[in-house]
Amino acid sequence: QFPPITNSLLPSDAVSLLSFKSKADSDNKLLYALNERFDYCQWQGVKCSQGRVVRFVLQSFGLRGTFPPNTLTRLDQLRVLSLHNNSLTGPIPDLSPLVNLKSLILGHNSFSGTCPVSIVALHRLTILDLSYNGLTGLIPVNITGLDRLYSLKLESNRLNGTVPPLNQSFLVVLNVSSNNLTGRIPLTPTLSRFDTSSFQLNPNLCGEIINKACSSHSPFFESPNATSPPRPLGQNAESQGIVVLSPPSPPSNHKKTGLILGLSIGFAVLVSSLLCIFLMIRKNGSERNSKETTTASINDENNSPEPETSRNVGQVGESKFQVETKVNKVQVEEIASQRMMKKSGSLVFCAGESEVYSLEQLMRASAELLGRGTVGTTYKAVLDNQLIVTVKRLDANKTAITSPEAFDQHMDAVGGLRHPNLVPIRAYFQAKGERLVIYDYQPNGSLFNLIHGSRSARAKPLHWTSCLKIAEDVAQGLAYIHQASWLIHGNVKSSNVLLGADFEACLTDYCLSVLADSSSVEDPDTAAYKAPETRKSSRRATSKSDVYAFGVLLLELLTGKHPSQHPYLAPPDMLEWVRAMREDDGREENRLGMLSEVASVCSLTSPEQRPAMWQVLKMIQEIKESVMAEDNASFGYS
Ligand SMILES: Nc1ncnc2c1ncn2[C@@H]1O[C@H](COP(=O)(O)OP(=O)(O)OP(=O)(O)O)[C@@H](O)[C@H]1O
Repeated sequence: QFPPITNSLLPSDAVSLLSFKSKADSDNKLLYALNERFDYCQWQGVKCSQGRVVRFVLQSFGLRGTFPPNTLTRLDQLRVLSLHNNSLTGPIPDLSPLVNLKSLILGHNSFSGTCPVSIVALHRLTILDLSYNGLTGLIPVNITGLDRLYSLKLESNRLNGTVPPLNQSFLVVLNVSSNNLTGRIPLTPTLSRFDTSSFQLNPNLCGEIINKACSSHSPFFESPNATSPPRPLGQNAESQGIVVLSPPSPPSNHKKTGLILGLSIGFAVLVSSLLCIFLMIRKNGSERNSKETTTASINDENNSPEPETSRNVGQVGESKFQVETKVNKVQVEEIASQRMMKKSGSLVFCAGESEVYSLEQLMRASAELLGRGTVGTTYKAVLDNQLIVTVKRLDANKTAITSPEAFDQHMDAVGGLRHPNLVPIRAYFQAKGERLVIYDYQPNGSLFNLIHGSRSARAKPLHWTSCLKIAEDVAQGLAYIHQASWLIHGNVKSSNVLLGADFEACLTDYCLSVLADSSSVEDPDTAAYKAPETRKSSRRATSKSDVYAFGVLLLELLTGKHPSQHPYLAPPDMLEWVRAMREDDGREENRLGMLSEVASVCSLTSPEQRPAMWQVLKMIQEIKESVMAEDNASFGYS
């Protein structure tokens, strides 16, 4: 007989279960009482082994409430967690401490928020069921690393983005139907085993697996007009972060200026937009009730069995044009213009963010020039409510190739990206050639500053562990962007890696270069990051050119040398050079070798030979794991 339990002696698993119940069981369906020390092992749904909870299965218990953080996740011996078919609401908490979990079944509830990224840390997972909830956001790309996964059920949520390239050999149950997934389903051997039923009711999915041709997503990806003469170089080379430049005109020494895009421009823009909106409303008023027919015809078009003849985007665009009837085209344009009427001239907040400031407040903000980049000028703006934001004012000439509709559509998609290693885009604005993108301000500067800034020319490169951490952060951010198969960063470089509040590395300026005429964005500071195949101005960047730029960035990190100073080296000589630039002790040799190898494969001349970003991420994480294992072992023996 165990003595009666007092609160302070409660076993920790009992505390976890009781704190879960306190929030998840508003109707008191679970009769949990603790009179004796191990009573909790007899509670409904609980199964223990050696006094620790290993199974917690509460299926169809009518639970109403939330799944509070730091409750069940303390049950670190848990193998099976099922809360299937209850009425739990709110977000799914961070599950990463449940490292022993094999089955996670949270389907048929009303969970909301994004699909939890923490699931990718659950390496032993074989069954994952999050189906029939209200989950939003992307399917975490690293889910591809769960190599024991046997069953993956994500159907009937509101997930968007693309289907990750799942290729786990054990995967035999897969259902992602009834979501908002988009793009081509990757043709991996594993995914090819599944048929349409695994993917149905995602109107924007396409690809061989579901027998539906993919059409081009937007005009951005059409080849730029190769015959147009290159534009004169604008303000470019001085833009490497540490130099604070003064605005172009009028010349001024004042650090703080009223935003160049000040009230007067803003006001003029607003008035002209309102006028434009008024005219468009009059023009379209009589045609408004054709909207339903239009949506139907767009869907019909998506379902048309048009064969995809080539992966060349320009050609895909053409064949799409051929199959579209004239009527459809007019209708598509009409929808776009109706959307534009609503958005033009107003600040559009992204990803459902609440409107914490107005356009007028932004225009009134005091601003400091941070620098001029390849596609625009960047300001730090302090709003009257003391909120600090970064405003990127895009160069109207350089982005003139992108129509207002295309800009709007693109920013809607890019502004929705949320990842700890991306600087979030909070809002955007366009009217009459004026285009602004508003980001969070990052007070800790850029990676460029960290590597080259205040350090003297003879300063040592960053410590090996910092290099690894930054490389992993950047790779995470890039792999996330590439998850949406049509998105690429397009401008990976050290001044576009900013340091967040915890000094985590965050990519910025992502997916903007595609808006600009590539012949107008030549910049000597950027040239060294450019993959060989994109150096001709007519060639668009691709995910593989991002991988190349990542390789260059990794070398910059390891050597402390700006890419313009990198010699051309064959892979075997690369390590020699990296080693020569550093003064590590012998212990670092092996680690350095592994990271240099990643840099080498990323910067291979042939894009086909470069790995995909998720593979690069995996390599870096494997290096990290092996280093940790090595360090643990040496601690054990010393
Ligand atoms: N959100 C931000 N918070 C703090 N600093 C930023 C932010 N965004 C950009 N910067 C800094 O502002 C400076 C100018 O940025 P900008 O993007 O205009 O130029 P760039 O990065 O040199 O070139 P590019 O346009 O090719 O990216 C850079 O030093 C950059 O590190």
